[in-house]
Order: sequence, then structure tokens, then C-alpha cells
Amino acid sequence: MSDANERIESAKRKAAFRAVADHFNSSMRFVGIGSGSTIVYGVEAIKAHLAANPPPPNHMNWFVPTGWNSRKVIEEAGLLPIAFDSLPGDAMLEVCFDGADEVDEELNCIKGGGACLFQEKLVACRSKKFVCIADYRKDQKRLLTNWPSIPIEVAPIAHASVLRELKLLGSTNAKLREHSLAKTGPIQTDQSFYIIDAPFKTLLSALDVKNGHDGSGKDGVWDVDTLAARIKQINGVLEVGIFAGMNGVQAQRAGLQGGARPVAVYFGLEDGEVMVKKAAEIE
Ligand SMILES: O=C[C@H](O)[C@H](O)[C@H](O)COP(=O)(O)O
Repeated sequence: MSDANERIESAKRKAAFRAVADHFNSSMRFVGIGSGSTIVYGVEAIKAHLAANPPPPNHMNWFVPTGWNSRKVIEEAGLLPIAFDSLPGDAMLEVCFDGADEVDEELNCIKGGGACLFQEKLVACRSKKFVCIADYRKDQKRLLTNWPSIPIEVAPIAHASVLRELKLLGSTNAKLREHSLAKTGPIQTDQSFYIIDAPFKTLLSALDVKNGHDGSGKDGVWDVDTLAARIKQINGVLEVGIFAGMNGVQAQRAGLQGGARPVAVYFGLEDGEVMVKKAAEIE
């Protein structure tokens, strides 16, 4: 592994251990586990925490996966998985941990770089809080700064019409995601759907809108919330890889279950430190 890659992996691991230390305890009943390369360290940290702090007698910690790979990571760590649709009807998850592809200063996220987003959003919105773990490359002032496009999960039969609609919204170069060996065709999600990657101009934040900037899509300039809602309205779209709107705490205050935006993001930094951005401090 190159020095640069080692720094990135070490940053992810440090952020994960800090996030778990701050937001997990052994008496929790249901905990969500996201997908991707960063969450692997989150599961490692949870396993280490449980070994050092065993749960109370007869208490089970259940881990809700967000896809096939996430379930495998849970099982390989010797933790107990429970499928999302096996949760008791009124049960909320205490917390869910997940990674992100890019995070803006309001903690809106882009997710789906690894083709997981639908189940991640289901789990985040069923959690009292979504805690995001990332490395320094993901920390940006606005979404679509470094990360080039919005992943969108679509029904296979509708992919061409969704591409057409996206063009009308200003994404002229949206593409169906294919395996690197193109002859094997489009990538399929855990729902056997397709992923479209849709580039847009850098997104405005809610703060920009409050300050009078127009994020309505005029001249191809969108704000995070308006674009997420507009893409979700397209027929054939299952879910959009923009995790915005309310966070879990705001949602509960509004009498709803949970929200898709993290309450905190833990960024592992290049110098070995961890920077924590909390929703409460910026809203
Ligand atoms: O589709 C994948 C998920 O949304 C991931 O959480 C996201 O892509 C971040 O992945 P990684 O931790 O590998 O950067």
C-alpha cells in the first residue's frame, strides 16, 4: 500500500473508533451499519468495544445491515445481523453508522459511490441519529466539489427515461453505471436496480438560499434540498444519493421518526487527528 493510501486508511480507522466511542454503548438494542470501505473500521471498533464492555446479561445487540456487503461485514465480525424488515414494528435504531462520498458544511452528504443508497437511507431514517464516518478527502464546503456526480437508483425499465428527465434538469452528461468490463453490463444494486451517475454544477446549501441565492435550477444552479426533491419526483427513481433535509434530532422534534442527514460527521485528518462536525453547532 502506498503512503498516501495508508494515510487515508489510518484516517478512516481513527475517525471510526472515535465515532463509536462517542455514540455506541453495549446496552443498545438495534444499531444500523452502513456500506463501503470506511464502515468496516466502524464494525471493528464496535467489536472491540463489546469485547471490552460486554452487554448486560441476556441483552442482545442487533445490527441492521444496509445491503449484502454490510451484512457480510457484520457476520464476519461475529455480530448479530437483523434484517430491516424483521425489526419489531415500533422499534427505532439507537444509532446508525455509515460513510459518505462527500459532505458539505451543513452535513448534507452524497452517498451511493459503491451503489448502496436506498437501504442506507431507509436505515438512517429509522435511526434516532445517523453518525457519519469519513476521511479528509470528503470534507467540502459544497456538494459536487470533488465528487463528480449524484448517484441515483432507478428501475431498469425506466433508466432511459430517467436519463432524459435528468438532461432537462441540466445534467447533460448523466450516465448509467456499468461494470469496468463493460461487456458485463450495468451494475445492479441490492434491489436489482440500476445506478445513474448524474453530474450537476456545485450545489448551493440551505444557507446560500437563506442568503438570497437562487437554487431553483435556473441556469442549472440547484440547492441541495430542491434538487434532491426534484430528482425523487422522476418516475422510475427509487432513491437519490443526496442525504439532506432533517437530521434525526430535528425529525424527532417535528414528531417524525428520523432524518437522512447526519447529526455528526467524524473526519479522520491527514495529520492523525479527528475533526468532529456536529449539526447542533452549525444550526
Ligand atoms: O454506496 C456506498 C455507500 O454510500 C458508501 O457509504 C459511500 O460510498 C462511502 O464509501 P467509502 O467508505 O468506501 O468511501
